[in-house]
Amino acid sequence: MITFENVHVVYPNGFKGLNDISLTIEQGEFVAIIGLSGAGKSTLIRAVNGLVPYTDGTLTVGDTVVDPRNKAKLRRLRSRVGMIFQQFNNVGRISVLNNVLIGRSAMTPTWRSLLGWYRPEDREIAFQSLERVGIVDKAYNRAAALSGGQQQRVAIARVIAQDPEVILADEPVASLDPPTARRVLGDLRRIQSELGITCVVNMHHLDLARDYADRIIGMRDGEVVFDGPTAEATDAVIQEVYQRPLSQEDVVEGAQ
Ligand SMILES: Nc1ncnc2c1ncn2[C@@H]1O[C@H](COP(=O)(O)OP(=O)(O)OP(=O)(O)O)[C@@H](O)[C@H]1O
Repeated sequence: MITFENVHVVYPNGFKGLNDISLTIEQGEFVAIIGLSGAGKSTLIRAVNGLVPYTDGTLTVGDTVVDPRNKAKLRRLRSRVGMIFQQFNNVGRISVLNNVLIGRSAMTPTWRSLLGWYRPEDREIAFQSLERVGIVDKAYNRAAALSGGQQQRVAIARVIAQDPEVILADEPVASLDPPTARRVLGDLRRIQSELGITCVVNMHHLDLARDYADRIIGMRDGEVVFDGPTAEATDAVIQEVYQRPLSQEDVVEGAQ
């Protein structure tokens, strides 16, 4: 469970990134965060794992209060909270398997990680993670040699190898073509549901949010202006969030 209680983020230049956010995300929920560019979606997601330090209020993940100033506590928190980025963040020159094994590094003594001497059980977990995303046959390929969709699957496999309670995904399919975006998001949805992982995903495209999320949170100017089940996020509600009519750019093309 993730809880925001009156959370504020003020950036060092004085800009208010989040303004008094209070909400609870239950274990196992798949939540899409929507809003126009600059609404505060990334700030909200990144506050959860301390990538953006919140400046007031209380943010908790499970029983742990996120404390951006306590580096050791933050490291432990990040081992429970996986993150997926738009640009995949794989190490291109090493194998897919070794990229996924990086997800085991929090549970591995540093000397073993540095030498690449992962335990057989960690390798087994990495292979199982690659099986879940359907690319176990690519285990020994260089990550950079894969397609965009496959690279994002490597990132998903790395995160699930971490055995996280929470996955945060910042525009995870924004770099992919529409059919691939749907397949990758479908994989993420299936896996989080099978494993009961809480998933919070920033989305640019409204149709993807509606098709894959249980719940939609709409943001504007650092505030939550809609929060409800996906079925309640009607066009009228979203137009109110965006403060403009919906347009073609709000949906991913080539829906299948
Ligand atoms: N380090 C920073 N310093 C000052 N302002 C920042 C910083 N990072 C983000 N902001 C501002 O905070 C606001 C929210 O940014 P954020 O990246 O969370 O928005 P977003 O909804 O994710 O937008 P996008 O869809 O474009 O990524 C924006 O106005 C942005 O310019």
